[in-house]
Amino acid sequence: MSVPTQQHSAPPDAPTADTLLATLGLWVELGWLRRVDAHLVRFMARHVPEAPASVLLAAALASHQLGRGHVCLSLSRALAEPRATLSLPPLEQSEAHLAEVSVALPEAFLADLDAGRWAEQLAASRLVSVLAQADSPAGHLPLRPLVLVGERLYLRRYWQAEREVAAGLRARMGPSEEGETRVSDALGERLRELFASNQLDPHGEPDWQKLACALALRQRLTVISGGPGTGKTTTVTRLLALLQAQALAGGTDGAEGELESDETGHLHERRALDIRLVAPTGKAAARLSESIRGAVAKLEVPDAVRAAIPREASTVHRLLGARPDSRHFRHHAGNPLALDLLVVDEASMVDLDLMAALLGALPAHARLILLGDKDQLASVEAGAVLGDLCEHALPPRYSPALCADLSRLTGETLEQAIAVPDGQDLEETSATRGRLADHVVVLQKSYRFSADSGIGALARASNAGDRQALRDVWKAGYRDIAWLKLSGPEDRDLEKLVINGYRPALEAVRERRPAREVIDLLLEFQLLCALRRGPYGVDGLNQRVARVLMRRGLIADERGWYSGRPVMVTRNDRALGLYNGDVGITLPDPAAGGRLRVFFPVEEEATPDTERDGQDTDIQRFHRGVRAVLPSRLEAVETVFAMTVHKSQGSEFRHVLFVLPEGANPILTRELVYTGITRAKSRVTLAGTRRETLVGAIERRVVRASGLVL
Ligand SMILES: Nc1ncnc2c1ncn2[C@@H]1O[C@H](COP(=O)(O)OP(=O)(O)OP(=O)(O)O)[C@@H](O)[C@H]1O
Repeated sequence: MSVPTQQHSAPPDAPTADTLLATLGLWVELGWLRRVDAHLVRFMARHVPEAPASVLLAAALASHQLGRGHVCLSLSRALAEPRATLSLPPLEQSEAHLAEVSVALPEAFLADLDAGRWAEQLAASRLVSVLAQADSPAGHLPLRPLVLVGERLYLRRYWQAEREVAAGLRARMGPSEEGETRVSDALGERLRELFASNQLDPHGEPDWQKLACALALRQRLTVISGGPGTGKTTTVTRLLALLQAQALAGGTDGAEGELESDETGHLHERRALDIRLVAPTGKAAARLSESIRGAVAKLEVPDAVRAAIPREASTVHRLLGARPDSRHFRHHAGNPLALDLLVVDEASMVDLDLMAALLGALPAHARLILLGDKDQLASVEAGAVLGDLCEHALPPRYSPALCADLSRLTGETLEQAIAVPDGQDLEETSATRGRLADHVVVLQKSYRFSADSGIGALARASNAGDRQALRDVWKAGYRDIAWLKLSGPEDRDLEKLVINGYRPALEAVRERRPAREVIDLLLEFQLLCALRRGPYGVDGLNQRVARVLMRRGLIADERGWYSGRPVMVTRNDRALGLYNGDVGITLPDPAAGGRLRVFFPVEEEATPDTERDGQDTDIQRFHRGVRAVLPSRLEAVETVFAMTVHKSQGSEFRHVLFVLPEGANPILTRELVYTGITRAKSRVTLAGTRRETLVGAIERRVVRASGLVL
């Protein structure tokens, strides 16, 4: 095989397209590029044979960035760090290693190019359509596979999705077709009553939950970001109560007394708003259902209002009507969803494509509330919509008109400092961004992690990327956080923690306890890893944990299907209604003569045990709140004693054991550390060979390339 040699400096003659295509093949073999990226470029080269190497390289890299979450390729970033555009494992980046593999690197094809010249070459190609800016009109844009917007290169489908998301959000930021609606003073009064139980902040901070609610009453798009336990669900539940009370009173601001006297079941049904709650994964939907139920129970509102608040969340895919074997949904602009208000929880996990589909299917009048944590890892697929929307959210900068209205509704005095003069904006943000700022609110006070919580302190220090704060947290002697120094991947203390962590669930398996109980016990503990490969990665640790658990007699086998094997679905299976990230457990099914089945939790409203007692058979009790799937029908699953932090998004566990890899790694970032730590509800143990790895990680940030402009 002829191998293009390594070129660290500019070659005398520009490399040809053929050289590039050969090199792409080698990059694929080395695992630096995905097969699909190379295929795409070969296809383009066949159709446009005159395309130069620089254009084909840009196409390969733009495609490759999608697999790493970026929506597009930034030409200037690629020129500044060409090697970072490929998936070069850190250990393979040394000059010695690169010399050994003897393969051309991206810079060999970029010599003598700057962003301007590269853009010119792209613009001259029949493969590329050119747009001056993201929001330039695109009416007559030729149908070409790549789109260049300024210095960002997109595969057309993703450019289209980004444009649709921007248009969908922008449309919701203006007044609706019925015109601007002013929230009445009466509704403001009810808002204040509903939040009256919130304690005043000792430092004089306004009640941001109340302000978030007021913001969402005024408009059709509201983004509420906040870390764990900051009251996102509480706030949105109160918002739903206010809106339903208003709707049930006939859309007027009738007082609650009128509502009572007006109460005829039929009328209420007719007038209540159609509200839907969704989350990106089944697990996140189940968690949202549970916390909405908790928040509804705490509401002090008339029964009719309480009854009109949904308690069941579904997945975004289910809401949109995912169809087996199709990327297209049943609901879209031509067949919109029938709803008045949509709450999307864990919105940071919604990728660009799905957000475009969701916005497309939403009727124009509907309100959209996006809830999530802007500091968490973004979606696995390309895009970081929530992050992009919240990029300038802190400190809050609302327009004076909004500040005045919020004060009227909430009674809070908003410091003039947070207001942006009407029509103007702060230096770095455009006037249009000022408009977006009026739709975003960040809740910062956590009610889950009290001031003496180590998890809260650790999460804050990590999120701030503050090395000294991190040191102080370890020194402060919190009881709910621990550092486990690992002697190596076979560390005995690590084994002990894992055995103790999984013992309750596996003993419940042995005792043939109902499947749902076992699943709930499984959520008590989770081993999380930053990486997939390597001695501290998920693959290796899963095997090791299974071996150790078998040695202890907690499971009977460590390979294939065995009782007690927890599995995670790794690819959406629309036919089975299972989605990437769903977790189930393998158990002998009493309804199938004890043959193994995999049990997945189902989203269903809990019926109190008192109503069931004496009615259920043992088999019914075993199957309550779960559904059984034949192991042979599960095509893409993996054992999940260890789980990557990426896959743990949307889940929470009582105790998280978070294993860090050795040394620096580009995957190990602040967002990843923060997300891993905040999966823990009451205890987190961080494990690694060196604390410096953690410090290095929180100083590394992920910035996803995108061009979402609102
Ligand atoms: N203002 C408040 N005062 C006191 N307790 C509050 C307040 N807001 C929320 N809580 C309580 O804090 C807990 C977390 O609230 P909630 O579930 O609304 O937060 P969240 O941001 O949705 O959390 P997550 O999404 O991380 O589960 C709940 O027990 C809730 O009752």
